[in-house]
Amino acid sequence: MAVYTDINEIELSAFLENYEIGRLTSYKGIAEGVENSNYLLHTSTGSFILTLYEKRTNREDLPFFLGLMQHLAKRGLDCPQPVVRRDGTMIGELAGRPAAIVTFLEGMWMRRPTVVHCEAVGEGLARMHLAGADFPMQRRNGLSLADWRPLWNLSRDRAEEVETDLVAEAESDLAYLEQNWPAGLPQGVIHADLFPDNVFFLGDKLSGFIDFYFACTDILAYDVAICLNAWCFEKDFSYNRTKGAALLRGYTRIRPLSQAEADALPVLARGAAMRFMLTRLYDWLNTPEGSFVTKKDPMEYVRRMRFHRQIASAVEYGLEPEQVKAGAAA
Ligand SMILES: Nc1ncnc2c1ncn2[C@@H]1O[C@H](COP(=O)(O)OP(=O)(O)OP(=O)(O)O)[C@@H](O)[C@H]1O
Ligand SMILES: N[C@@H](CCO)C(=O)O
Repeated sequence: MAVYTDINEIELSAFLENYEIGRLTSYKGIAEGVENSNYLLHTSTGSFILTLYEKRTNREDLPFFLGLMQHLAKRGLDCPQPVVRRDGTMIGELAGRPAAIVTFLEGMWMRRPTVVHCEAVGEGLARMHLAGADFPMQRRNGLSLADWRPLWNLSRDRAEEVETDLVAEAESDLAYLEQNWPAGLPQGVIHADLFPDNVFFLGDKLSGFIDFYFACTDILAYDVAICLNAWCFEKDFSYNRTKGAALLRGYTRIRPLSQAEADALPVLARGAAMRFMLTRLYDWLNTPEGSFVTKKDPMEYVRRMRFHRQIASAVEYGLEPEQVKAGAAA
């Protein structure tokens, strides 16, 4: 579970005096997520999520994340909205951590996403990319190509505790990615972590996205590649082309891919698998036994890296030629 920082009722009630959300009636830690500490709050006016920002979320980035949620909500995208404090700011401090409150989003995430969910998430992602087009702030992706090798070097010496020959495998992929990473593709605001646990549904209808704490300015098609990794593989690590086709169909219905983006999809997907393998590997090797967080298995992404190595064209992910538009731009 992800509650790294404990809070008590006295400090929480004092913290809530900075907001106009009524009196605290109950609260509890949320046993999901791995990055930040989250609490569900019930007050006399409704339900809210309190987040205490932990190690990978820099305080300087919070105005970008929270400002983005405000911007997207204004453009009609369903996502939590930061609650503004009495002093007009959105970020406070609780238990020594930066902290913010956002509105509660109804719905639940899909443990077993179907083709219908994949199509809906593809469409939602494209809508997010369009809604983010006029967001005025920029944030460098702190987990992009240039960051992978330094992150890998932190785990390299112990990587083979996880898998024999992982050193040779990862280094060969890193070298490939460094030489082949695409330049000049359309960029914009990307979510960068749109896994099933960050997308809520009410039945088969998408009710919104959460967890914008990796959002940044990067290649839009890289976000699509992240989603193919996160949504379209089965538990046995096989790629489900029907799900991939649905996700790409949903996305391109709203924002067609250019030929250059389509051509880059295999290397982007390979890079996305590397990115999640690396953060998982680091956490796997460095999270103390017995801590209250469920570690995510890096091998799930080593298996995806192996799959992407065999892919020559986006058609193999399920992209149809008519979904690629000559001259399509950002
Ligand atoms: N606005 C919201 N409305 C309803 N539930 C929420 C909201 N924000 C977070 N949650 C709940 O808290 C859980 C963890 O939130 P979140 O995904 O932001 O945490 P995280 O630690 O950043 O996770 P991740 O591992 O995905 O990065 C979610 O799965 C969901 O159950
Ligand atoms: N979605 C990430 C965890 C949050 O960064 C993963 O599954 O590895």
